[in-house]
Amino acid sequence: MSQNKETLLFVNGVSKRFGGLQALNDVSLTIERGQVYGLIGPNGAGKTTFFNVITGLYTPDSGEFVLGGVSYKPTAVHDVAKAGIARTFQNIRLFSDMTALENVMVGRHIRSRSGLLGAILRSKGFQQEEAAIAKRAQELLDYVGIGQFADYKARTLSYGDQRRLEIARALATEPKLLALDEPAAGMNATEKVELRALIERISKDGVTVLLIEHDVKLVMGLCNRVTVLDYGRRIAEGTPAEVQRNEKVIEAYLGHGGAKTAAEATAA
Ligand SMILES: Nc1ncnc2c1ncn2[C@@H]1O[C@H](COP(=O)(O)OP(=O)(O)OP(=O)(O)O)[C@@H](O)[C@H]1O
Repeated sequence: MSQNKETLLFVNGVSKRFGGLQALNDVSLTIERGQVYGLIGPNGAGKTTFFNVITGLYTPDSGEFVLGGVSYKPTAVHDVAKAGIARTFQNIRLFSDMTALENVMVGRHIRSRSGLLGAILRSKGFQQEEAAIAKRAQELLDYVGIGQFADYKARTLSYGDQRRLEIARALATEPKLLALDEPAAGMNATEKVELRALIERISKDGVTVLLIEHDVKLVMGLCNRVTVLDYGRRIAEGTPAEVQRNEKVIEAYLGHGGAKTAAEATAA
């Protein structure tokens, strides 16, 4: 594993154990700026654990982490977000009784200046900043295609739109890296086509994307490079076409899911 000036995320030798289970075993990965990078593997391979570690939700047992050339310690979610990584969750985590707009505004607050005291005192600076945050939040809702639902409570939105809202909230933190945990899960075919277009747009607009995804068509179509995990270890890395015909990858999926072809295997 190496880094150069184009490297956005450099993660070296990450391990994480839960009791007797080695969920991540010496996993390394390098993501270049501008890439859409895929993280795939059978169920239980360690993908979400890897996300949780790099975003500060789980403390790793070991590992080196560098974002944009600056070392960071992923020990607190807030600090990681400030460093420039934002994420969405496999099981959508929105404030369900808040409006779509308010949900995005929450994401934006990590970049606000007035802070808690300003909010309590409702100072002039705070009010001006709130108006700017609301404006930006509306722009982000428009950007992900749900601007018309700004005043709807999050829980009343369709599943696909809730996923878009999570992406808008993540983008509100102005991330360098957007980490999406199974964004297409539960989406129908039309929603998946729209999601793909949205991710392509986000990438084109300068945000690097890391993606956990089971939908092989989406991974093959979207990702520049892919890492494959199995039982917490990295078993392959390369272009989607390379990993799809990698024997270890096919074996890993056969062992878990009984897939018969490489395409089926990586779709498992
Ligand atoms: N908080 C935890 N405590 C104990 N074990 C955990 C915890 N989180 C994950 N694990 C275990 O670590 C292993 C890796 O899980 P993880 O969720 O990272 O896999 P995954 O590749 O994301 O799987 P899936 O595709 O099913 O979401 C699994 O065996 C899981 O049961």
